[in-house]
Amino acid sequence: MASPNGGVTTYDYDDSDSAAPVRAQTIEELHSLQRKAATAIKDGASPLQSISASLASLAREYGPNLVKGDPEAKVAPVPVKHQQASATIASSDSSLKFTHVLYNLSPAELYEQAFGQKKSSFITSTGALATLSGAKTGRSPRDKRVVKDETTEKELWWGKGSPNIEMDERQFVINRERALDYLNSLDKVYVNDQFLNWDPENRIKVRIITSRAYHALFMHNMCIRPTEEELETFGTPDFTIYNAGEFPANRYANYMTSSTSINISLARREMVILGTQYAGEMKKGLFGVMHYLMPKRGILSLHSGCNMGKEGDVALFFGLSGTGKTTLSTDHNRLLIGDDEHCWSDSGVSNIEGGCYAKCIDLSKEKEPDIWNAIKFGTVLENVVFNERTREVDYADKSITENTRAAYPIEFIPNALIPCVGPHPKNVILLACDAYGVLPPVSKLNLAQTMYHFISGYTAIVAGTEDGIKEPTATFSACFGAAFIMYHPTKYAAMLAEKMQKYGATGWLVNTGWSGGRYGVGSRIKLPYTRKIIDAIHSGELLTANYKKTEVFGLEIPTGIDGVPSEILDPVNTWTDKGAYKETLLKLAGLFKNNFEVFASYKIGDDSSLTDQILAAGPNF
Ligand SMILES: Nc1ncnc2c1ncn2[C@@H]1O[C@H](COP(=O)(O)OP(=O)(O)OP(=O)(O)O)[C@@H](O)[C@H]1O
Ligand SMILES: O=C([O-])CC(=O)C(=O)O
Ligand SMILES: [Ca+2]
Ligand SMILES: [Mn+2]
Repeated sequence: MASPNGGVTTYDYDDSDSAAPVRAQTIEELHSLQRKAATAIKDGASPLQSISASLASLAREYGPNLVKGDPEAKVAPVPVKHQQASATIASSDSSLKFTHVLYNLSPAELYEQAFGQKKSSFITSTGALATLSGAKTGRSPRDKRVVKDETTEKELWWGKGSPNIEMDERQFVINRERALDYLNSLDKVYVNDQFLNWDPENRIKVRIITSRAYHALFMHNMCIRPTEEELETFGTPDFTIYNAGEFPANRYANYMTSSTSINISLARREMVILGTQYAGEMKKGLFGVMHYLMPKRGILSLHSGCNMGKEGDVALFFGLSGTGKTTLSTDHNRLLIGDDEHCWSDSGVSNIEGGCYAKCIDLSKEKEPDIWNAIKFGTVLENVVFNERTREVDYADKSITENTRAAYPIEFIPNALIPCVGPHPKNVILLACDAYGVLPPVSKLNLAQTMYHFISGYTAIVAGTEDGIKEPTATFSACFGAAFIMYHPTKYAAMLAEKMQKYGATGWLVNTGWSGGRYGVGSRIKLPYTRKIIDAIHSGELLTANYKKTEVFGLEIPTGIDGVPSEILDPVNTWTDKGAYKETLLKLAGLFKNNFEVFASYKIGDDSSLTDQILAAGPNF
């Protein structure tokens, strides 16, 4: 190498000398170069005053001092200006303290928050956030209470069979105070302002306040995400969730029967969560609120999945937990409108949510490719087990729970329809996972039968895997969602009948459960067969098929479907012990009958002949 400085050879050890040196004098300066300022939410739209009002104790004068951003960022806090308060006098210790508000953070920010917060948050090999929901891995319906006041006493469904367990306004406020004192005692809280319902005329604004970053990411995924402009004009929320799930309820307080408490006040438009970190509590709590608000506007709220064919044919998939709403509405050949919660108004269907919540036990890429591929950066994976080193998830592992879940924004499904709205449904598919193995894989229903099975809301899943074979247990949950409805089931049933009649939808009953014998003897119907059955419903093939009627349940079953072995269409063929089949069939029919007795004295809508037909549409034996 030629030497410019008189015979002394210099060697290039630095292989990056073509690049200019970094323009930083200190490591802090270098770090600050890394992050470019985001467009700040305009000052006038600062939500701090509104959030402080949300977090205000009802016993003290005004809301807590809040400051935006992470405490780690060490920005000097500026107190929120309260109109009522004189700025210099602190009336309580709590008013001297600052709580940092992390407002509508992005998924990346929430990942970092989650890692810092809990030892249980990890990034999986596909980029999802794996986390634990703590001691509760499912909802706690027996701990959900609704304030009974003069209005709700008259309006809501109370008493036997109802999901609404009462509490009074005072105890609600006491629990609210407990949650607020907990949240305000923290250094930081997460606040999300988001929407429910893609129907622009019936959109609801929700605020979620929580102590866990994972909860904020879960709701970011599950609710509709506002644009920056929508956030600037968000204003006052229509409904607020206070999630203090890390902190227990006070068992000595009135009405409290455990340290878990989910409290809803429809008058205050608030929900308070204590003593459970299961995130589904927030999602389904809001669903309950929609079941209250929407029917008042003539809109039917539905525990159903929904998708649409290329020709605009919409199908609803009703069913209890684990029956296949998410699995079957996520269909590569159709547009996904939503997997769990919808509204049916006079202008068509709309998804309530902005995301999906899939069961992922035994998930496989082959059987459910779209859900598999949706588990990537931004997705929350709850209670799954993964390899410590490779961070590959073992979806077959039930060590933590059988109810492992993935929560992802709906646009993670490639053929999601955005905005998530569609025309009136053509097919209404009722899913039941019949672990008794006696319901046919598919039956065509008349309107009365559709209503009978909708009100019954049957499934029989066998959850237990630990101690060998377990008995199937029948669950009847009115409207396939008794845990979420607010009014008497007949109100929703009448609305469904009216809409199905008005818009000419056909009802179907699809058994996604057992075939060839009950649980322990037979096996679950293969998902590819169920998909073929669903395809035949969508295509219209099944409307013109040949049918025969089953004994006892009186169901119309097709004699053949493309791609499905004909012998499985009538369950009796698949049982080797015909005596056991008949016995099991009658047993299930008896359970249906017992369950329906409470509805026998109710009128469904104004059409009394339809009520009579519904009563007669059950099993006959
Ligand atoms: N034949 C079948 N049809 C549908 N699902 C099946 C079938 N066989 C097995 N499965 C499995 O059953 C589960 C159905 O769960 P899915 O998430 O669809 O429930 P869901 O109805 O959406 O319940 P939730 O309301 O709790 O979210 C999935 O794990 C799916 O893989
Ligand atoms: O709410 C949950 O935990 C999951 C769900 O969708 C249901 O149970 O219907
Ligand atoms: Ca689901
Ligand atoms: Mn559900």
